[in-house]
Amino acid sequence: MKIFSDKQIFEGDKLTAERHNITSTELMERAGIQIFNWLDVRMQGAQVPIHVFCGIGNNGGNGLVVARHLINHGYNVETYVVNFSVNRSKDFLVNYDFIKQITKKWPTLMGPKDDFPEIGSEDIIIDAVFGFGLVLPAADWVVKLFQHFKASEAFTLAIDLPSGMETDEVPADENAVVWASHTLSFQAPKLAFFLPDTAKYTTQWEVLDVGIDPNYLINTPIDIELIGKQEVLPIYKMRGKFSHKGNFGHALIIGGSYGKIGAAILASRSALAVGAGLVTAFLPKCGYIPMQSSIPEVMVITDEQDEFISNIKFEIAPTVIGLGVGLGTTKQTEESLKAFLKTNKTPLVIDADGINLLAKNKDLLSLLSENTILTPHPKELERLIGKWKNDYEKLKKVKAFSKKYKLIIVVKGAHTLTVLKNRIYINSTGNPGLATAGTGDVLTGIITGLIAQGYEPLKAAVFGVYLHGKSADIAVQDLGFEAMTASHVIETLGDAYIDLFTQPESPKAERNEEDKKEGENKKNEK
Ligand SMILES: NC(=O)C1=CN([C@@H]2O[C@H](COP(=O)(O)OP(=O)(O)OC[C@H]3O[C@@H](n4cnc5c(N)ncnc54)[C@H](OP(=O)(O)O)[C@@H]3O)[C@@H](O)[C@H]2O)[C@@H](O)CC1
Ligand SMILES: [K+]
Repeated sequence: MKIFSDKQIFEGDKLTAERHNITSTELMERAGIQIFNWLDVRMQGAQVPIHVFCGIGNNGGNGLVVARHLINHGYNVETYVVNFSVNRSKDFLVNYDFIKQITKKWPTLMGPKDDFPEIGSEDIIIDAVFGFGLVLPAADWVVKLFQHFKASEAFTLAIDLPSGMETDEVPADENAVVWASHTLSFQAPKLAFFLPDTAKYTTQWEVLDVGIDPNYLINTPIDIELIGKQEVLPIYKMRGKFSHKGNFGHALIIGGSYGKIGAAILASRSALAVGAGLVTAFLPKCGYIPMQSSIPEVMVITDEQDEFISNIKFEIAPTVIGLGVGLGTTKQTEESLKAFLKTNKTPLVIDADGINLLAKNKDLLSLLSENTILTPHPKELERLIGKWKNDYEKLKKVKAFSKKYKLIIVVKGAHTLTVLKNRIYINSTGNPGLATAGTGDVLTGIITGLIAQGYEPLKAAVFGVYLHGKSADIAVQDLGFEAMTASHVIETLGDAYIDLFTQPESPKAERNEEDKKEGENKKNEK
């Protein structure tokens, strides 16, 4: 799913009005009806008090449309205009007139000196105070109103985005933002919903199609994309009937050190499970028996040293190399990595101590060929690019780093981000069960195994991150977050592939036996 900028949505709205010969007021009406329907389906006419707080811009205009439809359908509505400015937007004013025409209970105008209305914890708040037009700072009394919302503990539905949330900065004061229970975002989700610093301002979010011209949406280029099943399906390479193991490449995993051979085992097993034709592991001697006895399918080449890698040398010609898991950072390993990178021409996926050694020897970065993949966790990333003050600055630095060295950076986190220059791919799969030892080694193996099969590095990174998260989502259903381990994530990789082609179940046409009986009883009572 494309993630559009505010400017693009604004342009799209304007262009839709022109192309379809429709006024902006009519477009606002459509959007408002969508929001009303969303609520109506869930509330079914319930008389829960609904407090609609509207600003004076177009977000406020959206709020007024919703309030009008709620009133027309007999809901228990109080409408307020948070009157923080005299610069009311045209469509706010039109809808302000409309609402006055359908009810005697006109919206209450709220100013800095007014008391806030009482809001019960079982009530509903609709937050239409600010959308993306907010220019900081909001007035103190408006910030206090947001705190009043939060203190009420009422279900808070934000229109487009929680008021006070900016779309390109982390709010300096978390009290100056509405903490929404649910956000109905127009046409596309906002980047802020995926970043740890800002995701907390809405527990859930959903996208509403507000009717922006589909051609505009298809043809407008974007820098950020949310990756779900629809986005990875076209990446998937179907296997031909006459294919053989030689078609699916040879992955080499270089890693492991005394006490950390398990990392190389996990990566090797993942490369196999994701479909690599052949997998070889290059290990220190102490890794030979553990690897051979735990995965018979994997071939092993050993270093001269027992406990760490000292000289990366092999006579095979792998399709791709996954380097760094459990590698350690001894001086000899560091020197062997330097020597190896000077001559290596094979595509690389670099993780863990491989990244740490690059961070220590930044001159090595320019030796990496274009589209080499680095998969850092936050600490490794910090060693590479330095500290950041917030998620937006982090992204800016990652993009600059990727551009400078022409590398693909997989920024691991709750929503893993794959970055290539200005492009960002936000992953939608995965769960907190992945916060456990070895899951990073599994990801390295998966991406390496995909490249072995002929996936281009960027596609392998995006698809690999998706499969890894999906596999964990499947595994967690039987195991729960706590008991799931990295090995389980490998075991369900097959199910993650199968899920690509599984259609969601359609609602059951037949009612269950209980429902049927109840229906019969009611008929008999009549
Ligand atoms: N089809 C539809 O229905 C569509 C509807 N859309 C909806 O429009 C929303 C954007 O609307 P918006 O641009 O009018 O700005 P909004 O966020 O309502 O409020 C800001 C207003 O307050 C003002 N203001 C700002 N900061 C202030 C401050 N600190 N203190 C005082 N005043 C301040 C600012 O005034 P200005 O700076 O212009 O003078 C502006 O008027 C968007 O989020 C979505 O809900 C669009 O998505 C398109 C499709
Ligand atoms: K809002």
